Amino acid sequence: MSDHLVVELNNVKKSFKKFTLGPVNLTLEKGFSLGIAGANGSGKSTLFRLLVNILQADEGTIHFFGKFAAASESQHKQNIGFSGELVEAFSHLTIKELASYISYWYPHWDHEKYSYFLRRYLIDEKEKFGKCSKGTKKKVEFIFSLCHNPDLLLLDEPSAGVDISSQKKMKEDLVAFMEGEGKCLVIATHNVAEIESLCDFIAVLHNGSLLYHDNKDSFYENWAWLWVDNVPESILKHPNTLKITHSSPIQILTDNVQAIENELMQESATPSQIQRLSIEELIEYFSENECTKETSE
Ligand SMILES: Nc1ncnc2c1ncn2[C@@H]1O[C@H](COP(=O)(O)OP(=O)(O)OP(=O)(O)O)[C@@H](O)[C@H]1O
Repeated sequence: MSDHLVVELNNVKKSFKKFTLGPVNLTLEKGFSLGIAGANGSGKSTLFRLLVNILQADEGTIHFFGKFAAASESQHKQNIGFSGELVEAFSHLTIKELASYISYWYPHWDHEKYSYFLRRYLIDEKEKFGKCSKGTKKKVEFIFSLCHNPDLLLLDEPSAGVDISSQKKMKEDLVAFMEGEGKCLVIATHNVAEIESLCDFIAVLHNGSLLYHDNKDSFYENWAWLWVDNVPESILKHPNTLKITHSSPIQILTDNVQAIENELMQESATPSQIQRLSIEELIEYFSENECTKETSE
């Protein structure tokens, strides 16, 4: 267990009747942000429920700030901001009552920040939480996650159903949060733009398995489509060839563009174009191919 790790999951596994998440191994260092992507039902919310202790793992361990999560729950929760479905159970309360209840548990609750965010996101605190629209509930949860000045934010689809203007504000507020010393963010999202603009690392879940986890810069550097006129035998068998389309021109998908370029050079071939992958394409690749190498028509 390293003390620079803010989040550390070791072999975390959770099984339901028809779905198993994990084993998941994942770490996040102080000062960094991680975006978790994946199709519907891939296990993102299950992972978050485990992180916030709504669910307990069948196997494996979760550490926050170097401490075993379950053993030091109230202590580390002071340092973590959550946004997911935690407030739902208190739907009968108004936003003001909820804020008063939540602030009681957090000595670092910043009431000025709370009032500022209410104005910024146009929230009427007299409204009952249960009667708020889906987007308003998301905004309220987002505000609650930030007001006790946590070092780690765990956000499960914070902008789902939120209007464009508020999404923009959320992004600005998360950028400002990450500018703070040593702050960390883990965000599950279908909004690729959030991963692009906010995250240092990307993780992709599919059918409960963590199929990809890497630095975003390394992804942009290494993953690409190479356009070629023909495919040498050695490329077909190359470990960094992930997919070959039989379109015109032929395209090779790789997770190591340099290795494939070198191999092509050995065969006296040069790609006519190298097109870096987008994060959408990365997610699509894992959702469609389950990490198997294949050739497609
Ligand atoms: N309490 C539960 N009991 C049984 N199955 C569950 C339970 N919670 C989640 N699941 C199953 O676990 C799988 C993963 O669900 P989860 O909500 O984690 O996916 P997700 O990636 O967050 O999906 P989405 O993008 O749609 O929010 C689904 O098949 C779901 O039916």
